[in-house]
Amino acid sequence: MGSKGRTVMEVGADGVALITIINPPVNSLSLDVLHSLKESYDEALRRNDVKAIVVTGAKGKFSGGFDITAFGSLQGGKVEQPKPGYISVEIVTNTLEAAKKPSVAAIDGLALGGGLEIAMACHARISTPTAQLGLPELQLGIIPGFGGTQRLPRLVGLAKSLEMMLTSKSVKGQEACNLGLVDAVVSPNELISTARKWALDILDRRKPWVASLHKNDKIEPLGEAREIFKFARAQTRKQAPNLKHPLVCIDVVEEGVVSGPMAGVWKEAEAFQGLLHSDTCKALVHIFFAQRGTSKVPGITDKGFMPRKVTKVGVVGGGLMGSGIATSLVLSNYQVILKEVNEKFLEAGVGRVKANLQSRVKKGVMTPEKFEKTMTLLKGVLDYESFRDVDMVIEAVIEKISLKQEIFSDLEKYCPPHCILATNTSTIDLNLIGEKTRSHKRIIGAHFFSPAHVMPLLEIVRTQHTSPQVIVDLIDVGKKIKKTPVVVGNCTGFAVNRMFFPYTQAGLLLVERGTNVYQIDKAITNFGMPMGPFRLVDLVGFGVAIATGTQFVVNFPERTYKSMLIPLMQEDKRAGETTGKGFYLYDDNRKARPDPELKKYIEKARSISGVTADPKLVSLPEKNIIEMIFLPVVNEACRVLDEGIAVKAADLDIASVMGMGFPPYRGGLIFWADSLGSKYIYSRLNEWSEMYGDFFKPCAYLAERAAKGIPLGTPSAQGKARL
Ligand SMILES: C[C@H](O)CC(=O)SCCNC(=O)CCNC(=O)[C@H](O)C(C)(C)COP(=O)(O)OP(=O)(O)OC[C@H]1O[C@@H](n2cnc3c(N)ncnc32)[C@H](O)[C@@H]1OP(=O)(O)O
Repeated sequence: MGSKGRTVMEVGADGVALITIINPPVNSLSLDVLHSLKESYDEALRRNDVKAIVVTGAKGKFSGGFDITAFGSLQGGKVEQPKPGYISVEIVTNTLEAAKKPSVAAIDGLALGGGLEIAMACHARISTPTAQLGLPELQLGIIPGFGGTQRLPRLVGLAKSLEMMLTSKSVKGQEACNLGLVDAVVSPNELISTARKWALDILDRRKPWVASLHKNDKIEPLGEAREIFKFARAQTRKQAPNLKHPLVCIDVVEEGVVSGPMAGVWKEAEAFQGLLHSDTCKALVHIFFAQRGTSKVPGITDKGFMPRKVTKVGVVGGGLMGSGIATSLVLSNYQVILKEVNEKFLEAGVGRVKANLQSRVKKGVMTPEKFEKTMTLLKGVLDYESFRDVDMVIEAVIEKISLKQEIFSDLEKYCPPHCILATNTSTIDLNLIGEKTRSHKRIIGAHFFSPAHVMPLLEIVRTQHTSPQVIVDLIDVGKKIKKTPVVVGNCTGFAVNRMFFPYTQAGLLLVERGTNVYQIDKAITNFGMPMGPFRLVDLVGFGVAIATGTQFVVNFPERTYKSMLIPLMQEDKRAGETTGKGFYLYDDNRKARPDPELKKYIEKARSISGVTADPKLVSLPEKNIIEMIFLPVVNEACRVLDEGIAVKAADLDIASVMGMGFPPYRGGLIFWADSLGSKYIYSRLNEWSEMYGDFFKPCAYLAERAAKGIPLGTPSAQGKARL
């Protein structure tokens, strides 16, 4: 492997050595950078013309932390691992912090993870107001490993440091200064000169020479500290019951408080090594790269198309989805024309956008001035006259083909020829929607998830006609409104709804054969989903569930489990959370509790299906519940891959995490499935299909992978994209 990153050192006439970290795009700390940093320091300490040191990062970024691309080879033993403590003790503590010449970190842009840890080992820190400082390591399944668990508490106190590490949230320059994490905030063009002067001031004792690791004034007294640890552990157990590394982080911080900072640094080094090889870390690192990989679409984004500028967007329909989409857009400074059919609906739609924004003001994440300014970006209309200069339209009306066809004909008449015509349909074939137009090239799906201004996923649906330029444009808008765009092909349910359709179906099959509704939901939430299939149907509403179900019965009759349970309940005016009862009963605070009455509907549905309770399924262990619910989901995901609806398995991992709340620490659906193995999954599904029918029948892709022993996520030898 060639050299990955370096530092350069320049010694000024003032006697200050400026060490710059260079490793684009984020100046991450590869082993090469760290070795080079040590060499630069050694040289600076040796040279008589150097009095003090300033450390900074090239091109306005201090450092984005340890090089995440190196995790894989470290985990796989492909590169020699530095011995434990080499970086945190030898380099960071003994070379940087213990240096006989003072050093100051000059921070602009990012100082995250290892980046901030290097900065904290300097004797002072100067930052710009926009710099972002934080220790987000827990998001990757590890803990800070270059002394961060010890130095951050000593700079900002235990309570704040634990909060920063456990939530992985960074702070900006001014807040960092108020907390004591940085010593001064200056503008970018004064950054280096201020840092140089500061370093010389330390040398001359005009400013304090502080070794963060031995600072004692910010750490709370032991009694208080114990309370803080107790509280943090309780919170962590509650919020992330399946995760060990946050508790390890708390243990390591505590070790430093109880046994002294060097004991803490050593414990940190040991724990870091262990966690680096954990399944959680591997899964979360996979998610990190998979998320950044979704906007790299072979044959589309590698063809040199530049996204066109989109300024004004028309949104047709101000219902729940339309108003959520409009909210997302205005929040990112797009001008929005919201169209409704009459005054009453328009007022309601605009009102919903307003309420979405106001709730941000209430939470303190938006100022009242910004609220007023954002609202001016929204204009409500009743006709298409103002659509004459829009760059993009997103249609978000009810799922009725004839209505959508009519709207698209109108859009073709009013919108300029360059305008992108997007639909937010979640089920209808895009070719049908555009059937009455001659605009197939610019028709695309922009499938948002409810609530649209909150959920992070945007499914971008292309047909065989959609032009690459339009796809590139929508990916760009998606990123600007802070969504993760996943590009998929056109089919019933697209990627997310299609692969998760069997989620509810499997639940219904099990319940008709005797498994308890609430035990299923509990097993699935214990697995890490935000809610089980039945709580989810209640939330979505039975109307929508039946409508989507019908689509699947029509399109995939051979593998759709036909249960009457939901329609029977709906007949009795139990249609989910909005009606106060569904599979659960809801109180005024929307809190769900089990309903013993459910039995009678289940019995009725069972007799219609002609099945009886199966003793094995009545007392199904949690592990089996999880597999019987998720392996059919995996099976459908395999079909989605095989048909080329999704470009790559990692896209489905992201779609499952961001669209359905699949636990990211399991790496997403396919990554998790591969931890079980294609052979195992195939044999389980096969066994169940013999016992319970074709709903479980493993698809050809799965059969082939199992026979050859190939993981499900490995790309096919020859790409089988159908587009
Ligand atoms: C021992 C230590 O304690 C351990 C550590 O330091 S672990 C690392 C801690 N650091 C982090 O977790 C930061 C991770 N990175 C991020 O959160 C974000 O990338 C960021 C805030 C730095 C930048 O975000 P943004 O501007 O949206 O750009 P983003 O697309 O995410 O990243 C740009 C590129 O940098 C890469 N990158 C970002 N951080 C990286 C890192 N630490 N190592 C290697 N590559 C990194 C991304 O993969 C991406 O590459 P690509 O262009 O080839 O896809």
